[in-house]
This record gives sequence, structure tokens and C-alpha cells, in this order.
Amino acid sequence: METEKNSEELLRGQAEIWQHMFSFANSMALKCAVELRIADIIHSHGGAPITLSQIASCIDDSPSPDIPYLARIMRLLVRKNIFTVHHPLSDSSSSESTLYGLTHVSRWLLHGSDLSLAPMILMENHPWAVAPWHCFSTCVKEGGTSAFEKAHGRDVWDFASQNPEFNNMFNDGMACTARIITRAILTGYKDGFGCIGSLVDVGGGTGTMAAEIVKSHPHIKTTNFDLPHVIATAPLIDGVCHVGGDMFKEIPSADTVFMKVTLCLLIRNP
Ligand SMILES: C[S@@+](CC[C@H](N)C(=O)[O-])C[C@H]1O[C@@H](n2cnc3c(N)ncnc32)[C@H](O)[C@@H]1O
Repeated sequence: METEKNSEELLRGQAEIWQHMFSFANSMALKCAVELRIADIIHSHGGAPITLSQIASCIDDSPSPDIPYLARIMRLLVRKNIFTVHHPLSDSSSSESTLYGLTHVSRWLLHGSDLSLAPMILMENHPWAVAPWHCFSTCVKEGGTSAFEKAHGRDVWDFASQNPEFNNMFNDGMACTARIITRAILTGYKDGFGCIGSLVDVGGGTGTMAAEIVKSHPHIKTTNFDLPHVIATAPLIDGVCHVGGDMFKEIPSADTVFMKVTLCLLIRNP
């Protein structure tokens, strides 16, 4: 009896290992959906569910997409609740009539939407960004530096300064989350900004956060401060002054210092 229970547990353990082993498949399928712009394609058809052939016919730079391959990826994405599937005919095996639609999850994959995580998904799943995740054991064995440095031989900011493609991808990823988070901050902390005269966003990337602040509080003299290679790619933003530099040396003066990474710090100067 005991042995039977043990072997069942062991089998369950093995199943869990297989799940962990291939859990990266979820991120890769998500990345594929963003690269192929599947959510955008469905959205451009009015958001109503469409067939695989309709999706395939709108995929950029692919005169003859592999529909069975696409079907397999969609099956995984449907399973993960990223898209819906409908079988309008009673014969659910007829893949030609099967319709795929958007969910509240896939709406975050729309390119160009104000609330989109598409640039972040592309950045975080790029081989450059994934490489450090392969270095956990090296970090434990050797210690010393970050996983990014183990993978790329220099820190992420230095790497970005030497690699314009990574720099743009990283900054775009940051900008899309900044847009989402700033709106939540501005809504939740409505009264906090009224009394601010000047503000500097330290490590503000290409200025998305600063732009949102100035849009809703035009009276604030706003500076976006980041490393020179980031500021060099920042767009002109009405009411925002971009300054390049190193925060460990000096930051532009303002009565409020704003810092956001994954969490946000608002420090009022006395
Ligand atoms: C994780 S990103 C956050 C970007 C932005 N605040 C946001 O939340 O979307 C950190 C930012 O800090 C900047 N940074 C890193 N070291 C810096 C330094 N020494 N001086 C100024 N900015 C720096 C990076 O270039 C990057 O834009």
C-alpha cells in the first residue's frame, strides 16, 4: 500500500518536473504572438473572432505561412487563456471554421495601444535578456557580479550604451510599463502633485513618465534625467527638459526627486 502511494507520488513528481522543464514554452509562445501581431490582426477585424486562415493572411512578410504550425501555437495560447477558441460548426474537428478571439489578456499584446505590454514582452524574451537567466549557477559558484554581467561581460547599462538595438528595445520596454504605472500613480496620488513646483525623474528612460506627469500637471517644471545614451534617443516632449548624466555624480536640482524602477519612490527635498 505504502509502495503504491510512493510510486504515485513519484510519478506526480516526474510530471511536475516535465512541466517545469518546458515552462519557457509559455513565454516563447507569447513572444511569438507578439511578433506575429496576432492580437492586432484579430483587433483589426473589429475584434470579432476570426479563422486561422484570416490570421495567417495578415501576417507580415510571410507569403505562405504554415497554418498547421500556427494552429499548434494557438492551441497553447488558448490553453493559457490568451485567446479564445470557438467551434461554430458542431464538428469541432473542422479546423477551417474554428474562430479565435481576444481575451482580456491578449488586449495587453496590442501594438501601439496606450496600455500595451508588447514592447516589454519582446525585450524580456530576447536572447540578450534571456542569457543572464542561464547564469544562476555561475552566480552562485562565483558570486561577485550580476547574472547580466556573467552573460555579457559588462553591466546592462554599459551593454545598452554599446548596442543601439538593445538600447532601443530596453527603453521601449520600460516606456510601455511606465505609461501604465504612471496613470495608476496619477490617479491614486492625485493630490500629491498639486504642490510640486519642479520634479526630476531620475533614471526616467526616454521620458514617458515625465510626459504623463506634465500632461496632467502642466504647472510642474519637469526634467527627465538618464544616462547620455538613453537621453540621446529620447523624443522631444512638450514641457519636459531632458538631461543626460550619471546619477551617482550629480542630478539636476528640483524640489521633488522621482525614481521608479519596479516600485516608485517620491522623495521631497526639504
Ligand atoms: C529599470 S530602468 C527604469 C526606467 C524608468 N524609470 C521606468 O520605470 O520605466 C532604470 C533606468 O535607470 C537608468 N540608469 C541606470 N544607471 C544610471 C545612472 N548612473 N544615472 C542615471 N540613470 C541611470 C537606466 O538607463 C534606465 O533607463
